[in-house]
Amino acid sequence: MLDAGPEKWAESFPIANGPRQSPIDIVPTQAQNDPSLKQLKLKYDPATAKGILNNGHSFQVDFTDDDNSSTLAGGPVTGIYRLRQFHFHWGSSDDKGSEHTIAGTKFPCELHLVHWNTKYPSFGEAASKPDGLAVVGVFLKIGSANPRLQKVLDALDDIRSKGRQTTFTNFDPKTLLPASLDFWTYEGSLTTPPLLESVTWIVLKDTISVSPAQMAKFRSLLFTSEGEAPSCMADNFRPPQPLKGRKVRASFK
Ligand SMILES: CCCSc1c(F)c(F)c(S(=O)(=O)NC)c(F)c1F
Ligand SMILES: [Zn+2]
Repeated sequence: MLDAGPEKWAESFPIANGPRQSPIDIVPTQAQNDPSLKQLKLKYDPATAKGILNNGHSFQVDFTDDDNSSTLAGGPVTGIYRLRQFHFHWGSSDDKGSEHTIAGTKFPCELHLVHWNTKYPSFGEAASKPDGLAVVGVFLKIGSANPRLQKVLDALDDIRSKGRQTTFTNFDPKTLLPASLDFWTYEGSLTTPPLLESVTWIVLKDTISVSPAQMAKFRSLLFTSEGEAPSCMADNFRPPQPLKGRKVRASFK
């Protein structure tokens, strides 16, 4: 059964109309450079990669998070956040797909690396706290094929339907990041239900490349389980939400 779309979420999750919802349209000229922002420190151990799962609204690569082997620190956050998983949002055509937009510009795909604050005992606990999660967002831009995406894309053949998962080991998510870690940051939320307002967003200014053929591979996934009428997984992005007075800060001039 396909989930109700973003327009219906407020019925079950009133927070959908809350004060710090994500994504947003980032307007670079309105972002304020904040010299107090520290450099983003990402330390990822490839050995923490565990598996890859089609969860019915995206696919995610999960990491073991029972120690501080793969962490985020610095940037806008205080303390240490552990990498939990990464996933993507993408469109049914190359002219849309990202959740955040840049002065109205949409990208075909957006990568989210989800981290949780180790001041809390678990991801589940952290996910309900205002400073519980930190998500790094990376835009994918149409260009030459990105060899660093290939291992992830090759694994999609084994998780075509909702609920399918397979092992996915020895992968360093740092290889998916652009050269520069310059970022915009603001206080927001999960972009899928339960839409919890617990995310410090760290959206990178620089993009990574993806080819049209690689985008087609994302769209070969199914929203549906085996045995159901197949529905290609795409357009799994929430549109930008009202800023409601929030400030977006930039780590760069
Ligand atoms: C209870 C959530 C399970 S982990 C998760 C996720 F699966 C997800 F999709 C997003 S998102 O809102 O879609 N992108 C930021 C998250 F933020 C997450 F933390
Ligand atoms: Zn996401």
